Amino acid sequence: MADYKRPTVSIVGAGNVGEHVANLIAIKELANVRLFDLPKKLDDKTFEVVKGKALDIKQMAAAIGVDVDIRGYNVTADGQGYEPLKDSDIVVITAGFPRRPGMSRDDLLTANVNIIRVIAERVALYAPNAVVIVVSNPVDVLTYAALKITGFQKNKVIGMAGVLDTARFKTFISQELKVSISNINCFVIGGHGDDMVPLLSVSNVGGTPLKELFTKEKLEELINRTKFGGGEIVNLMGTSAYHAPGASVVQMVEAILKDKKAIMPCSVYLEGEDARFYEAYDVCVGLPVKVGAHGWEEIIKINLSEEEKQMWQKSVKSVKEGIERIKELKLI
Ligand SMILES: NC(=O)C1=CN([C@@H]2O[C@H](COP(=O)(O)OP(=O)(O)OC[C@H]3O[C@@H](n4cnc5c(N)ncnc54)[C@H](O)[C@@H]3O)[C@@H](O)[C@H]2O)C=CC1
Ligand SMILES: O=C([O-])CC(=O)C(=O)O
Repeated sequence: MADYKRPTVSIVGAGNVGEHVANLIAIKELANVRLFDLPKKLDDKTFEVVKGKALDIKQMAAAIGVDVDIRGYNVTADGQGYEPLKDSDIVVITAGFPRRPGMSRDDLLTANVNIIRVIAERVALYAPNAVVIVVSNPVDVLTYAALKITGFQKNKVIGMAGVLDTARFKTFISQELKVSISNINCFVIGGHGDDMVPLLSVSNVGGTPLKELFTKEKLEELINRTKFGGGEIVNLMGTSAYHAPGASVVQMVEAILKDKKAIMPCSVYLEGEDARFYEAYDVCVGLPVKVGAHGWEEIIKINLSEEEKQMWQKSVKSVKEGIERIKELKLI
């Protein structure tokens, strides 16, 4: 087998989101991929599903004529088997429970933080130079947990949510106006929950502000559909989305591997440095940043309207409540 000298992206959690991230990285021939997951029990038998998925994706790569190496590794819940994380350029964390209908993302907090803790410790041990992309929910709080547990520089730990929320907002605008996605410019910032903040002050279609294109009521309807976009899919599928989340992660992976300096909304650690623009301290929350080889490299400062500032504060407060919860429970 050829030894492909490419960057390495490790994905911990080869479930719906993880396998779609691997699949897209392979299709785009961006990197070699290492997948990590627990063995699965079915009818009293144990299956090495992660190895099967890796082999399947590798054969897909052959079918479409791309050269990437994809490998799968069994790990245990107490953190054994993570040595192959070594030399990873990026580690994507998609391990943990997805929500079911009727649940909020915050309902996943205690179960998923316990999973993230073990993984983050192993990432720090075996891949100390990697950029970490956190996907597991509630993503802002778990990004904070991953940052604190790895002890990495703040720029190296990024939560994925804003790219997805923005893609959803663009989808609904594009459907309504019958206009190409490529003509729509917008950002959704704040925490990845019901309080996320679509930034109307900088959103436009081909240069025309959204507020001039829609009635107040219609705009409200599109914003609400975006805010509850994850829940809409959970109610349709019984589990959460993975195609758009997978593609959103790969946007970030590509920006890092190609040092694109791409501006995208991501969940990052704020310590009050740009309080004039985004007032927040000791919290991970979504805002536009420049993403390149070093992770997130710069905060993009946007003058929020008074209304946006209030929505931002509310969103930050709800993420902080989650952080306080895991601190009180001594889970980090
Ligand atoms: N940030 C965002 O915008 C999004 C976040 N998510 C979140 O991503 C996470 C994954 O979602 P799905 O892939 O749909 O779930 P899934 O259930 O299909 O996959 C999760 C995988 O994690 C694995 N896993 C569980 N515990 C583990 C451990 N201790 N060590 C290693 N692997 C472990 C499971 O075996 C499973 O294969 C969920 O928490 C979900 O809420 C999903 C979509 C978007
Ligand atoms: O809705 C969920 O639980 C998964 C997620 O974060 C999303 O799709 O936005």
